[in-house]
Amino acid sequence: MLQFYDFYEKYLSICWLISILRAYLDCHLMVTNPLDYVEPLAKAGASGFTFHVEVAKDYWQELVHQIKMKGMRPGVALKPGTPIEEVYPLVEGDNPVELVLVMTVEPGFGGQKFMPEMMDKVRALRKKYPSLDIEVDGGLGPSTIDVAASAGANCIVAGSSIFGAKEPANVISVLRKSVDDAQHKS
Ligand SMILES: O=C(CO)[C@H](O)[C@H](O)COP(=O)(O)O
Repeated sequence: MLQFYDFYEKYLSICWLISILRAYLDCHLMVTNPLDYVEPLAKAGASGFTFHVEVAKDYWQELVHQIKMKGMRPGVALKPGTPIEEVYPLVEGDNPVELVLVMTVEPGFGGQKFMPEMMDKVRALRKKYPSLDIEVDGGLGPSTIDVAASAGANCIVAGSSIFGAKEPANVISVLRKSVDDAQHKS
């Protein structure tokens, strides 16, 4: 019982924090059964729900529908080995996703090396969908941001480069400026 109250108290604190901060909570689920997480993520206050195309090929329409019904923004992610063409139907369908996340490392853990060859996917997406939100995740920091931003990525996931920095705010500014500059040029 004590454990339940402990958990419930933490859950309430997180909900309270989210409502005060009004932060955009971008949730990327590297799971095989994303349908099971729509309800819990919505209850926890997620703003965006990104699932993997590799696991949802047969039921992505239903998944996107449920995500939207719960008031979240649907996004689709793809692993480095997955061809970019696999996400096109999800962007072009009747009930499309609103973001594509191009993984620039194998999903699993932080601190991996950025894969520049994934930028071909980003360029192809940006050319085809000029106003789509294109996210990149893995190995992003001051030394890799320019190549990602100039390829067309406008949403950046960065872990090690920010949390490992002496001045995290400065790193965030560098990343943001690179994306802003690239967006203004295009
Ligand atoms: O979770 C990840 C991979 O599954 C991400 O790549 C990670 O969160 C970002 O970390 P880093 O900036 O250290 O690459």
